Amino acid sequence: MSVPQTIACLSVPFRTSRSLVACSRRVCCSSCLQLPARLRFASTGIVRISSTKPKTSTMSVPTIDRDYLDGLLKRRFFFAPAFDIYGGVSGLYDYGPPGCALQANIVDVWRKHFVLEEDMLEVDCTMLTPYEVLKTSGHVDKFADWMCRDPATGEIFRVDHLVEEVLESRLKGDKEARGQATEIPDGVEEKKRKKKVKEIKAVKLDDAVVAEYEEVLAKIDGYSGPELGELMKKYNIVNPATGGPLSEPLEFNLMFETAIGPSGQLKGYLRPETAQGQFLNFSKLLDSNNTKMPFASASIGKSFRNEISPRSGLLRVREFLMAEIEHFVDPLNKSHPRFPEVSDTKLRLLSKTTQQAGRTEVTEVTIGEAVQTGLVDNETLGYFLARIYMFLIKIGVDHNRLRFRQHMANEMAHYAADCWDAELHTSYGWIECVGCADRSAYDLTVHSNRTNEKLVVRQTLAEPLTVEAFEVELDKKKFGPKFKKDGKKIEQFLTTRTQCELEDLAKELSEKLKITADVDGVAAPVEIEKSIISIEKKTRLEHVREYTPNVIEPSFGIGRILYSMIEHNFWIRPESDQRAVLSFPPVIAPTKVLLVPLSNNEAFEPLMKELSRLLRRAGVPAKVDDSSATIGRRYARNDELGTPFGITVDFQSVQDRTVTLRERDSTKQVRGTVEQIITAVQRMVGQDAVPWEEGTKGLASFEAASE
Ligand SMILES: Nc1ncnc2c1ncn2[C@@H]1O[C@H](COP(=O)(O)OP(=O)(O)OP(=O)(O)O)[C@@H](O)[C@H]1O
Repeated sequence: MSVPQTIACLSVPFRTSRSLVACSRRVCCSSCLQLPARLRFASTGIVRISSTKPKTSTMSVPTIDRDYLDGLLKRRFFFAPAFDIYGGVSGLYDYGPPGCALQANIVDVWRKHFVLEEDMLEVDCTMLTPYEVLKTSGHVDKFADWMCRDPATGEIFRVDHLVEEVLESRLKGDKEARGQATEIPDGVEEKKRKKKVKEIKAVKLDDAVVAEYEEVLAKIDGYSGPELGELMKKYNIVNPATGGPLSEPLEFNLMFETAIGPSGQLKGYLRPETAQGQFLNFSKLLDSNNTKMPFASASIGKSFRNEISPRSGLLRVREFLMAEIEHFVDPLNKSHPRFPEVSDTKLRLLSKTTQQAGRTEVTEVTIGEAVQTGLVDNETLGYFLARIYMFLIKIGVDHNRLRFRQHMANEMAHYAADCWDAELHTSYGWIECVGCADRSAYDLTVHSNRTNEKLVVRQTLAEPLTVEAFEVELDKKKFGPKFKKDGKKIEQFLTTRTQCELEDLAKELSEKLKITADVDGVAAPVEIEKSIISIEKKTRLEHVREYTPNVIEPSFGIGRILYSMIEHNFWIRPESDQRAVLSFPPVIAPTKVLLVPLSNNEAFEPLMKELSRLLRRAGVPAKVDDSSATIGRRYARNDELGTPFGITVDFQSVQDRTVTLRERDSTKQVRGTVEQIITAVQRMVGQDAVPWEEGTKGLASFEAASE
């Protein structure tokens, strides 16, 4: 028996007219969902506006001596500018041994947390990507930022960053001036007072202007190029160094272009994200998953973006490691089977409504509540926000310096249903470290339309479905001879119309006895008479439902996460003379154990060798420091590298095979047999280690165990 059903629309109702640009209605009809071959998203592609610059916030955070930290990271070779001895190239960095180990450990945790625990399908796709792929995805036309040039000096600025910097510095000046105005002591000589008042007046802003600037800053991620141009004019934004005028904003595509092969004919790019490889392999992945839905693929690899002004160390670079997940889900059912496991997770959320009101305060709510109230669009998206949170906390991110910021409507790609960035607070301000977007069916649809390869799921229906839809029929005998070489393009145009567009065309056909349309690649408007074409609503019985999955995409920038996490774990021992500590959780620390003999007395050698061997066998990365420096000095050096444990071999060790174990953060020491200590260390450093959030919890549990 056939069961008539209504199927909800793929495009999110009442979002904006941009959600389906080609469609004349604000809400598209059910058939768009059901008949993917007829889906048509206008390929205006990617909307890419955001920044790593500080955003105004009332949060109080520890101030970091960034020069000191930068010096440390360079001195201990976590990372350093690439091609240094040639003067370097901005936005390119090399990682040294501790940086490499840290990155590898973060990636390991990521792989276990997502790929293994979620049973995802990992792929490794090429970085060189042909032009056609990125043209279709929208990157060739739209993966761009806005820049402006100083014609006098040739300097180039990224416009949103410039506007942000200038307004922030004016606000800072205003704040200082207001402070100083109340501070001029009574006894100050009149002339000096007048001078001071004049200086203060020069930078002090009206209350209304302050409010306006704050609103602009809260919305800075959402302005288009022309809007940024307007802001530059309105607020008289010039080259901050010279005061010289700047050009109008120009779009600059961020992809590195190249030619593949010796002929130079095949144009290509270095990929700007790993996602496209995953979309193109969708059908193979679906097969690998025994055609079961939903499922996720994952990929870890380098991406390349020719940033206009790379800066802030690892935060904005031109080559970086990304870890991306594409979770393919039925558009009619975005629930997630494991959502109940995470629904109590509390997240700090900054909603689009708050930002649109020019404010930046966060609300802490459970993800269950956020999904239920519709603040987060659907369960799958909510599930991933919670899992992203758990991952970041596991690798040492500070809960209070992590927020999820929702994209404002004008900031999102037109096809995206909802989008949240996990932002980490650093000395550079709030930094987007993970983007998590519901990209709807955009990518699979455009690639499918371009290649005529179906990137769909076929679901056998328990009950057949009665479907009413407009269908186009052509009288091929007349159509072919009339349109000759343009026939294929016109046919493709007709088969890629949405149901709403077909409805309009059907009306036009019945009223005017012909339809007229502009078809891509055909010079003049195309006219097709009623004798050649019919467009009618037909009813059919479907036994198989065919749909294009929607995609939820969490996208991680490993370098940004790594650097932000370093800041969150950097501190100076108060009692020491500038002794820095990096309190990495053991699971990601580059080296887990420092082995130190009390001195370089030969008597310690056999036990040192044995300890090294036992730790190696236990899979615990360890390093020996048998230099002549004092033990305190050796530990201090390793605190800077974030080594969580130290094992000391002394004269008692030689006699009774007991050693001391020192914990980095508390500097507490306990003594135990070699076997006890190795077992305890092993338990505290692995992926399944005792959670580290409580600082010395691992050590405390060791103490308890060894009593
Ligand atoms: N130039 C870059 N340097 C380092 N990491 C980057 C860079 N661009 C993007 N990323 C990382 O890749 C992730 C996903 O990329 P996405 O395209 O969402 O970033 P984006 O919105 O373009 O970032 P932004 O607006 O800050 O340039 C980001 O969350 C970030 O961690």
